[in-house]
Amino acid sequence: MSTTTHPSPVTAAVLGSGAWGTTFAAVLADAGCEVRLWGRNADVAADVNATRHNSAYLPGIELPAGLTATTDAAAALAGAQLVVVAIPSQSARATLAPLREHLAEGAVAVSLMKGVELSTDRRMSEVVAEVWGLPLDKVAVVSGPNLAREIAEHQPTATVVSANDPETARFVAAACSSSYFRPYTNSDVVGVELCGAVKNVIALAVGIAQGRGFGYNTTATVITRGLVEITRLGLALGADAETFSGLAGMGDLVATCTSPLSRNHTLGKHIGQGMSLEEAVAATGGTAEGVKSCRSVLELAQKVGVDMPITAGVVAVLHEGMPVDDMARGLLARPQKSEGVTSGH
Ligand SMILES: NC(=O)c1ccc[n+]([C@@H]2O[C@H](COP(=O)([O-])OP(=O)(O)OC[C@H]3O[C@@H](n4cnc5c(N)ncnc54)[C@H](O)[C@@H]3O)[C@@H](O)[C@H]2O)c1
Ligand SMILES: O=P(O)(O)OC[C@H](O)CO
Repeated sequence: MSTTTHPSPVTAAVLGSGAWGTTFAAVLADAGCEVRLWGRNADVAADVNATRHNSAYLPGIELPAGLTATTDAAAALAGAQLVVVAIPSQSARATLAPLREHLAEGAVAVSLMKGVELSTDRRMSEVVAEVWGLPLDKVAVVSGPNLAREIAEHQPTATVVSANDPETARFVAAACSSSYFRPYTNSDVVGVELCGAVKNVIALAVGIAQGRGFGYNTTATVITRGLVEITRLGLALGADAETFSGLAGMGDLVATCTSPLSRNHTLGKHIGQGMSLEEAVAATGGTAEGVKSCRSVLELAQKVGVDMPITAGVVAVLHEGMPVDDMARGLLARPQKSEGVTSGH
């Protein structure tokens, strides 16, 4: 597929040279930006610069020109108009804080992270704004059915760019729009971020069910009731109902709950097949955000009085030693109720 060129090249820094950071850096470069990819791993940076590959995270993918890698955060951030963050959520605060002094005046920050911070229950755009002292108007999030490998292969994909300020959302969307990557804008940052974080927890639940040997009925049940949980939490926190049926909501939920490329889904499957959490994390290799975020999501839900039985089940199985069969039994034994989102618990 051919690529499009931005009329006046935007200078972008992408922080995190794993699967999604590298892929999004490639999207930005294909969209015409001048991109610097920062990571702490010198071997990855050397690989990207010398071979145009990130063999550790995206084997076999050729990266575009217009993308250079560095381990020097100051060099990556110098003059960057767009600063994209793609590191694991629970590492964000500690990693980003010392980089604040290198941020260019007026820079727009973008979180690609799909998690909720443990101990504060903050969404990642809140963490980024807080540690960098940015107004929320200057922080956007990108979330949708975005499995990195498929996008790195230029498979047609859409996403949501969300920001409080429509101008910020439009700026980010223009910077990452290419022939294979189509961003839609939206102003529901709360809803978009919650969708991204909680779908990982639901994907763990689906994986657990499939690993246990349950079929499509169970999968569809968990996805559908999972969406109800996500929606209830989002509405309680002020999100727009429409977001949950969109790309960041239903779209990402379906992609993550059904794809073998999803680390959360795969990790859940290992658990359902009988592995311990430690074994499953080791076997999955990458960042399965739901493993930690299930706890902060549940805590957030408890704060606002929203019942999230699937999320509670995932927390119990992963962190409290509940057997998988007890999770299934417990979910089905709850009192009868009507189906709707607004029908209570
Ligand atoms: N992979 C995907 O398909 C995908 C898609 C959408 C969103 N996301 C989200 O993007 C975020 C990053 O995921 P990923 O897939 O790139 O993960 P990854 O495991 O592929 O890469 C994480 C990167 O962060 C680095 N890292 C880890 N801890 C760090 C620290 N303390 N300081 C600096 N760097 C650190 C690692 O070295 C690695 O380069 C997650 O929140 C994930 O949910 C991932
Ligand atoms: O591999 P996962 O489970 O982190 O999912 C990746 C993306 O978030 C899918 O949109």
